[in-house]
Amino acid sequence: MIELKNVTKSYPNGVHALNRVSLAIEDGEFIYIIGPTGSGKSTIIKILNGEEVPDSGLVLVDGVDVGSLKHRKVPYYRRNIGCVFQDYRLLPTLTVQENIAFALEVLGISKKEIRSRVDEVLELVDLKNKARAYPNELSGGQQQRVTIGRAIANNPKLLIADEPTGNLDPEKSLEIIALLEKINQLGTTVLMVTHDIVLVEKFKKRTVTLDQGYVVKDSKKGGYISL
Ligand SMILES: Nc1ncnc2c1ncn2[C@@H]1O[C@H](COP(=O)(O)OP(=O)(O)OP(=O)(O)O)[C@@H](O)[C@H]1O
Repeated sequence: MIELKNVTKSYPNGVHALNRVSLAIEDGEFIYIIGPTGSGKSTIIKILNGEEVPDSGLVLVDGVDVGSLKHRKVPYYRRNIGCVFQDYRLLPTLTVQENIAFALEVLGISKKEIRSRVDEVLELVDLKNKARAYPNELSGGQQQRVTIGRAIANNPKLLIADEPTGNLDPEKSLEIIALLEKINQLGTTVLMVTHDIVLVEKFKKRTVTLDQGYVVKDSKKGGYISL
């Protein structure tokens, strides 16, 4: 489903963020991307969601050649990808259910369909009792669960999470991984960038390690190398 072949990316300041990165990710996989700061993890995510374009190499997501997508086609392409970040990026003036509904409204989905999907999502992320709360009335873990709900509301095939537990304590982090696992079991491919080696060790998944823009390890059974 996702294929990176010899992907190279440098930024205008001359930094080589990715060097001949090749990676194949099957439908339904759960994969961690780890590595020291500046190793290129976020650059991979930005290339996958069409925010950055590789200098060379091929990036295929579900048959779409992402590197040569026309600018105006990027928003349509992104409909198949849910994104979650370390900072929750919820709209502060909308309630939990409105935040989730908003992600569907912009796609032109009918009100009736939105209502039933929002209910399903609230159930999945276990926040039915907070449907009418505003983001600033929620804990960090709850806000991140709303963000995850919003990201999967449209049933994307791929969920990308960039340091989703970066602002959470260990207990809340476990809840978030458990939720991502549940979403993965429902068929969504999950790609998670993390610094949290404890989580990587505990919830063993395929783990790709980057260092200075190179893939230095791809461990199918989980585990990592310290760098
Ligand atoms: N927009 C940009 N312009 C110039 N250099 C950039 C830009 N974005 C990233 N870089 C550089 O590219 C390299 C890879 O950055 P990237 O953000 O992909 O790393 P990362 O592994 O996600 O790091 P972190 O763990 O700190 O988030 C770094 O050296 C970074 O300074």
